[in-house]
Amino acid sequence: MLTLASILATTALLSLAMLLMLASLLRTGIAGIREWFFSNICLIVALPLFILRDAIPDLLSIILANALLITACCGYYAGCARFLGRPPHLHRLAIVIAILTAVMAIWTYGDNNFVIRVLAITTFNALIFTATAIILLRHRPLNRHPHPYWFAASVALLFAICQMLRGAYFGVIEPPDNLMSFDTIWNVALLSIGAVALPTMTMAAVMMVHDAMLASVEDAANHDHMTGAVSRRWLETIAREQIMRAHRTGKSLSLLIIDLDHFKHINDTHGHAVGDEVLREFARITIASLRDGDALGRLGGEEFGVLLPNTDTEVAIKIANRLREQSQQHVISGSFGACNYSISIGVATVRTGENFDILSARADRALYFAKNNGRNRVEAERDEEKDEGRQGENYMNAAT
Ligand SMILES: Nc1nc2c(ncn2[C@@H]2O[C@H](COP(=O)(O)OP(=O)(O)OP(=O)(O)O)[C@@H](O)[C@H]2O)c(=O)[nH]1
Repeated sequence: MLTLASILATTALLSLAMLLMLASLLRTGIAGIREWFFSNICLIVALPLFILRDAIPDLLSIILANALLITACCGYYAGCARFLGRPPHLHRLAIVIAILTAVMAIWTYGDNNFVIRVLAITTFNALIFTATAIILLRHRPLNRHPHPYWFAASVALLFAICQMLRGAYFGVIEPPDNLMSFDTIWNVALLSIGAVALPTMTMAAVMMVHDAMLASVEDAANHDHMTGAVSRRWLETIAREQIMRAHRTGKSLSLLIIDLDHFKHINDTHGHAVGDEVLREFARITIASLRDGDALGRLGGEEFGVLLPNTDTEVAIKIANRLREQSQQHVISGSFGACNYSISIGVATVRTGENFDILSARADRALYFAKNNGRNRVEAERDEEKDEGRQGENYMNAAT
């Protein structure tokens, strides 16, 4: 027969397994794991104390066991808050733990009232798990898979409801003499759900951590770590999606290919580290001046690409000239002295049925002309002129 003690013992083993899983994730340094780890330790220590209710003093089996249970729930909340970049309110939680522990002591040693103790614990659990569900739903990262967050929030809400029902149940029945042998169907059911709540929520936490790790790996793969621009591979992926959308909707899409002028000279004069700084600074001011939805990618070395959705050639040329002027006026200074630079830009706007390779080849050709025509300028290929023999004339000087 399923006794209450065996339910709690199984939960303790389950929590131990979860603790080991969290231990393996501690070195990732992801915020929240330490708090979840601590929460599981508290639960693992609390459960045997509940089981040994008749064999050990009340101080351990009631006061300490409940204090640890409350701390475990607070620890789980604090872990979620930290994971989501929210304040964990540790001081307030510590005050709540102290007050509830005092309530346990008063209604054990003063007036030994089991119902008040149960009501205090179940009310607190219902509140902290509702707060956990709310923080998970309100602050989950919107650019990531929602499933782990919904799962954790649903379990938290289910647990909160069970705690309310448990409180109501003990409020209406005749209080039992011994809780551990009180194996009515309601008590067993509510206690079982309550018991598996924290291990299940820890499982959801592990799912959230895996999601965060995946997001950080994807982020590293999709960005150039030196400049913060997106990687060439990711820019191409975005470009292919945007080209398909442009073909579908009939909206325009322009591509700028930007190359820093005489960059070798900057490296040779000031050193490679200053060259790196120039690339970083160029990327920083360029990203800052683009709209949401535009993308700057590093194509390699000192060459960058900018994708401009919903932008025709005329506007793209204006944007390119704005970027060119801003770079020309940009002075980078440091212990090496001061250094300035200029950029050349090739502009191309997607044509009907055209793919990314052709679009970028056209922007590249325009860049080639910008370089050949003196650098620090913008060149764009005119749509209607594609005659190979007149290629040199096919570019309009857009350096205005
Ligand atoms: N500091 C630094 N230099 C780089 C990086 N990637 C490429 N380079 C250097 O950029 C220089 C590019 O030189 P070139 O291809 O001759 O081009 P350029 O000197 O800019 O001349 P134009 O493009 O014709 O104006 C090379 O010396 C590369 O070593 C980088 O990440 N950091």
